This record gives sequence, structure tokens and C-alpha cells, in this order.
Amino acid sequence: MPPSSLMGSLAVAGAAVATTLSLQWLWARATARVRRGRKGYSSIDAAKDAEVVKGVIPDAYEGTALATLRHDYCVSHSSPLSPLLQTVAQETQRQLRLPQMLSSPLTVQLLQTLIRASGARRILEIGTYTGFTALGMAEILKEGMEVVCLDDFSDEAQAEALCHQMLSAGGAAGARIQLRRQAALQGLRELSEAVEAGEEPFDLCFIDADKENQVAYVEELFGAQRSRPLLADDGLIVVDNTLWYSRVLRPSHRHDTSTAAVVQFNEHVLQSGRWHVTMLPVRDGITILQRAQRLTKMWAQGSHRP
Ligand SMILES: C[S@@+](CC[C@H](N)C(=O)[O-])C[C@H]1O[C@@H](n2cnc3c(N)ncnc32)[C@H](O)[C@@H]1O
Repeated sequence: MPPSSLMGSLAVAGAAVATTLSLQWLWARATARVRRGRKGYSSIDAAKDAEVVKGVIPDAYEGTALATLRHDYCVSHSSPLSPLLQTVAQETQRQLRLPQMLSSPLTVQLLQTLIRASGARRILEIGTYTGFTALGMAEILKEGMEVVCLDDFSDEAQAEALCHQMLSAGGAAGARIQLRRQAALQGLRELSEAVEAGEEPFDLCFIDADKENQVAYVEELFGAQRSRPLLADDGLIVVDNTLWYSRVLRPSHRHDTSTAAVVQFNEHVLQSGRWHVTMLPVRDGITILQRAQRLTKMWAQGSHRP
């Protein structure tokens, strides 16, 4: 190997190691906030994980040790995020008060995979914060595709300026994002009207905002009363935090407003009969929804079997 290629290979290998290490560091920092100083994992922790499911331990966070280790292992054994997304994560950690609101790198990878596999062209995001997941989706889109984002920046007002800064830093990816500063429900209604009036419906919607309105969000996307619904016929909805720190497992937590809302959402989508539901234990829980009637129609035509 000529010396220049050797140097090149060493530089690439060095960059890969640096990327993995910085991601691990970022993730460790973010999760440390919710792990409350927990340092390692032992058989005592394993026993606690089992107890949490039985509802014995009063603090839901105690049960996250095994899940956190599994999650971190999955992150370090998945392809690294782009330099752009690493910058967004770093700047969010450095400048903002609530960086734990960033989705997991695994969520970004999953969204990108779903977009590529489904051929989604028009994407909607409810809850954008500093643009981490929005840019993650936008960076794999081609010319003419777009991500429309709804956020009222009610959780942390300073996120708005950083979000605009990151979208500018995102170049072509940032230019594919249309950020609408408004309450999600109002924004969804306006977008529904635009779709009824002839705009293209959305192929994929990522929901990552307030939990209390989630049922209303998926109902508006389903569009039972609309002549042309907001979500395309074969569209996908991806919902984050459907395990809500594992609190959905614990009856004693079901009285707090957010946990109650997540529990109600999880029951609603399953029982409404409108959705084909896939719930995945990715970090804080990810639920993927597709219109049920589309799959039932396919089964009836014999093209797929349940
Ligand atoms: C968890 S953060 C989104 C994180 C982002 N998806 C990511 O992973 O980088 C939730 C965001 O939803 C926004 N939000 C909460 N309730 C909202 C509402 N009713 N309408 C619009 N935005 C809302 C908050 O301002 C916040 O920026």
C-alpha cells in the first residue's frame, strides 16, 4: 500500500473511532441525567429490573439499568450518525436545558430506514426541538421531497433559535425542512385543509411532542371526516416514548397526567380498529402505525396473509 493510501486509511479509521467515541460520550451524558448516578450493572440491578415489572419498586427509573445498557450496546453497534447530526446533538447538550428531549440515535436510524424502505417523499414531524430528528430525516431525502415540522417551542423557548441555526448549518438538508411555529393541533388542521384542497398527503409522520394530545394527532392524520386525509393511504406514523420511562408498566404511575395519556394512547390505537400497530422496545418505546383497512384489504385480496 503506498504511504499516501496508508495515511488515508489511518485517517478514515481514526475518524470512525472518534465518531463512535463521541456518540457514546454524548449518549452517556444524556442518559446519566435520568439514571440518577447509577454506575454499573450487577445481579442486584437485574433482580430490580424483574421487580419493577411486578410493580414492587417505587421509582420507575430504577428499572432502566438493563434497558440502558442494551440501548447503548445497540447504538455502538449501529452505523454512526452524520457529522451534522453529531453537531446538533453536541450543541443541544452544550446550550440547552433539556437535551434529554433529543431522540435516540436509534430512532433516527429507524426513521431513515423506514423512509428509504417505504419510499416516503413527504414527511411531517410533530415536535422538532433543535432539529435533530428533522435533519436526520431530511438528510436522506432527494430533491423535491420535504419535511414539514410543527413546534410551538413551549417546552424550551431557547430551542427555537438553535433550531434555526442548525437548519441553516444543515445546508441542502436544512433547506428541505419547512418549520412552522405553531401548536400542533392547529397546524395539523391547517395542513389537513391544504391536503383536502389538493396538496399531497404525508407519507410518514413522526410524533414526538406532548403526550396529552397524541390521540387527537393520530385521529387528525387518519382523517375519518376528511374527503382527502392528511396521512396517505399507505402512510406510516412513528410515535416516540410509548413506554414512557417504563411507567406504563406500573399501575402506581398511571395517575400522573403524561403516563395516563400514554397509557390511553396505547390502548386507543389498538382498540380503535383503525390501525395496524407495531410496538417496539427501542429506547423509550416506539410505536409504528399503518391504516388497518389497507392491510385487511390486501389480506382479502389474498396478496398477504395475516
Ligand atoms: C421531545 S421534543 C422533540 C425532540 C425532537 N423530535 C428530536 O428528537 O430532536 C418535543 C418538542 O415538542 C414541542 N411541543 C410540545 N407540545 C407541543 C404542542 N402542543 N404543539 C407543538 N409543539 C409542541 C416542544 O416545544 C418540544 O420542542
